[in-house]
This record gives sequence, structure tokens and C-alpha cells, in this order.
Amino acid sequence: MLNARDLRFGFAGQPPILDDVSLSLEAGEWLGLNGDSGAGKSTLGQLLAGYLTPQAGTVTVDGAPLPRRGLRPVQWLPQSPELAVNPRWRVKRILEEAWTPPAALREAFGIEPDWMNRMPQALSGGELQRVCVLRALAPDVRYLVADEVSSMLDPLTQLDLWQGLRQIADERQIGVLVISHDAALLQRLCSHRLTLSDGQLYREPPAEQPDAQIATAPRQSPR
Ligand SMILES: Nc1ncnc2c1ncn2[C@@H]1O[C@H](COP(=O)(O)OP(=O)(O)OP(=O)(O)O)[C@@H](O)[C@H]1O
Repeated sequence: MLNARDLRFGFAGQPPILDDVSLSLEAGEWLGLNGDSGAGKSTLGQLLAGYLTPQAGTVTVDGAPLPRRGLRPVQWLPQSPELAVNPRWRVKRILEEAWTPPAALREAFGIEPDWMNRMPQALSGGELQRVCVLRALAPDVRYLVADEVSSMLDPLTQLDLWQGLRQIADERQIGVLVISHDAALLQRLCSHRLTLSDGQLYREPPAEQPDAQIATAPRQSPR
């Protein structure tokens, strides 16, 4: 289980954005997170992945603190993929940075062989986003924080992306925190959702009918 307990975080010289924030994400669970722009959702995502360090509180995976080096068991996928790649690397090197995704998965994510030799600037934002999502799915990755990852994709490509992610997350029991302003998307993907407001997390009522095509398994135990 990914566990965040009593997190407090503020950027240097600023009041805390997050104050005593706790959440848990089980293996294989899909949890939604929304909140106003600037509420601190991406900040929370980066704390969960270990890109930022909380001023108070802990983040653990199965009771152990996040590792300081090596592959991150919690991967944060940001909204802007161009900021998450080395602009001097070709797409093949970017995609295969941590593992070599099999052909079937490349196909499921709509990744074309002829992109491999291009520089990342020669892909569209949506194409590069799919490369980044697949790159993050190395075998030892346990949790994903998908931070507005599909907002730049057309509806069909969005569906492909979420279905591809759903398949691999179900197979490997990866837990996914989906951050989005799109309430309908969160309802479709996640049986449980949280809202971040004024530095605190609030639980939303359960979705009545998660999308049958990409529905997540129900939670095993109460939060
Ligand atoms: N590196 C930084 N230094 C100082 N302040 C920052 C930094 N990064 C983010 N902030 C501020 O922290 C607050 C929370 O930002 P964050 O990106 O976490 O919000 P968000 O909820 O993800 O917003 P959005 O929905 O617009 O993406 C914002 O007020 C933002 O301006």
C-alpha cells in the first residue's frame, strides 16, 4: 500500500499548501483527485513520488520509506511531457530509459516504430505523452500518479490510453492516482475520489456507475 501520513508542505518562504494531508492507495486501486487550480494537486503528486520532500509527515510503500536512488516505485506523470524528457535524447532512448516495453504494449499505446529515431520535439504533445506513460510502466513500478495526462489527447486517443493503462495496471496490480479537473473522467475511471481544498483532502461520495469498459475493482477495505 502507498501511504501518505500527515503531510505538510509549503514552498520556501510561503505558507503551507498542504497541511496534515493523509491518503492511502492500495495495489490495483484507482483513486481520483480533483481540486481548484493551484490547490496543490501536482505538489501532492510530487511528494508521493519523492520528487519533493515534505516538511512533516511520511510517504511509505508497504511500510518502507521511498528509496533515495534507483527506480522510483511511485511514478509521477506530469501534464507536460516535454518537461519530463531529456530534449537531447532520441525517442527510443527516452522510451527505453528504465525498461524495454514489449511490442504489444507499444501497439496498445499507439506508439509508432518510426518515432524511435526522432527527437522528442518532433512528436506532438499527445504522442510524447504516450511515450512517457509507457516509459513509466517499468516492471518494478507499483504506483502511478497520472497528473492530467490525457487532457491534451483527442477523445479516442484518451480512451486508448486509459484502456491500455487499465489493462497493465490490472495485470500488475498497479495503484493509480488520477489527478484531473475533468469530473466525468474521474467518475468513469475511479470508484473513489478525493478533493483537495485549502490544504486539506475531502472524500467524495462513491460513483454510482463507473464505466463498465474501464471500471476499477471495488476497494477491499475502508480508507
Ligand atoms: N516551484 C514552486 N515554487 C513556488 N511555488 C510553487 C512552485 N510550484 C508550484 N507553486 C505554487 O504552489 C501552488 C500549488 O501548485 P500545484 O501545481 O500543486 O497546484 P495544482 O492543484 O496542481 O494546480 P493546477 O490544477 O492548476 O495544475 C500554486 O499556487 C503554485 O503557484
